[in-house]
Amino acid sequence: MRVTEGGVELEVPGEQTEGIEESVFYNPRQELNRDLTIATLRAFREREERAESYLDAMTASGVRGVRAAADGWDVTCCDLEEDAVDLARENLERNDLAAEARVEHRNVNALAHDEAFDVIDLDPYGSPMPFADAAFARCRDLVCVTATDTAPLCGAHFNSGIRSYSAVPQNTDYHAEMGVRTLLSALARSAARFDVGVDPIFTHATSHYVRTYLELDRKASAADAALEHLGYISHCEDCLYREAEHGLIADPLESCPECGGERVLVAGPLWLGPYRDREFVAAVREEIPDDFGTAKTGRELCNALEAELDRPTHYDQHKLCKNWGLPANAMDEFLADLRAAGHAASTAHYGGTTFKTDADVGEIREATEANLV
Ligand SMILES: C[S@@+](CC[C@H](N)C(=O)[O-])C[C@H]1O[C@@H](n2cnc3c(N)ncnc32)[C@H](O)[C@@H]1O
Ligand SMILES: [Zn+2]
Repeated sequence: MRVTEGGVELEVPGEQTEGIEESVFYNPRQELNRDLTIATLRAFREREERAESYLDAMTASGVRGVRAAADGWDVTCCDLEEDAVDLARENLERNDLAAEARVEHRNVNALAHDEAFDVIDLDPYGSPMPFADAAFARCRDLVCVTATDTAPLCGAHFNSGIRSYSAVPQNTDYHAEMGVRTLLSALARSAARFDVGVDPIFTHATSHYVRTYLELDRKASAADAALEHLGYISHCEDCLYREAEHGLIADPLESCPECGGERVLVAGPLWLGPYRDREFVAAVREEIPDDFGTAKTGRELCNALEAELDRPTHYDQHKLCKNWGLPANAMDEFLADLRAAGHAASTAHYGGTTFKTDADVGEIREATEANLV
């Protein structure tokens, strides 16, 4: 099947039909992820002019590498599978980019230990953690990571989450955010082993995957500073109260200070710090051209990320209202009530009913319930 994406033309496997295994992976639903990758690479190069080399670590059809090469990056595509390597080469040739990129038929863990790149893009099946050490070992500037194993990340597949991420994720009403913070915690700890500090400059959780871009600072002091963003969240399953505490030694709540209940879940170590740099998000939005297939959604996502408060968890308005036995009202009105009561409040990028505030669950109810009729 022939597709055009971001101005390049690619031969990719067709829609997967049941019973017929396509040998090379291509997911048209990840176009937003790839469009934002290109916009992020552009914004990053504006900021860090020396960044030139890009490793498309799991290239499959070559789509990311072809798009990055068309944008002037010095590209290396890598894949373990011979069919993928052949297709990536064909797709580079189809776009007259064979001279701008090389294709390696290798295990990327070996390649990334052998050679240093400015930017490494990990886009594996499921957890990226088996590739994190190799990426942080020598990468100079930016590590881009996709994780599609959202059930382990958010605590829905509890033991798998613990095994993959060396943390305890819990299944809460802010499950996608739990996934983001579990992933960032594990990546920050992996980087710290190489005396590398990570700064997540752009992160989003979108339809069953988490994507993050980590700017690197190759210094022990930067690794120490990154680890200071780690900590624990205690969460009351009864009233949805939650509390975050920084530090690597857990000091969990034994009962809920709001309702006195004892069904308190403790998650961590999680990344509790910001997961995007507002100025950088604005720069990424500026780099999304009108002819990207997902331009509108990408820009809306940047707007939401820019406006979002830096709080460790978001609330779901419908879940809260259901808990209180009250009907939900319009989000704008709900947030206006919170602000009128003196609290900071914003929407969150996780969905139309999600929001962030510095008010706790009792204060949220007090500020909004008069208009929940
Ligand atoms: C999800 S696909 C990548 C999709 C692609 N980046 C895109 O945007 O369409 C994962 C790819 O990783 C490759 N892969 C898995 N383990 C690998 C390894 N250790 N080294 C290199 N490639 C690997 C697989 O062969 C597969 O093609
Ligand atoms: Zn409670």
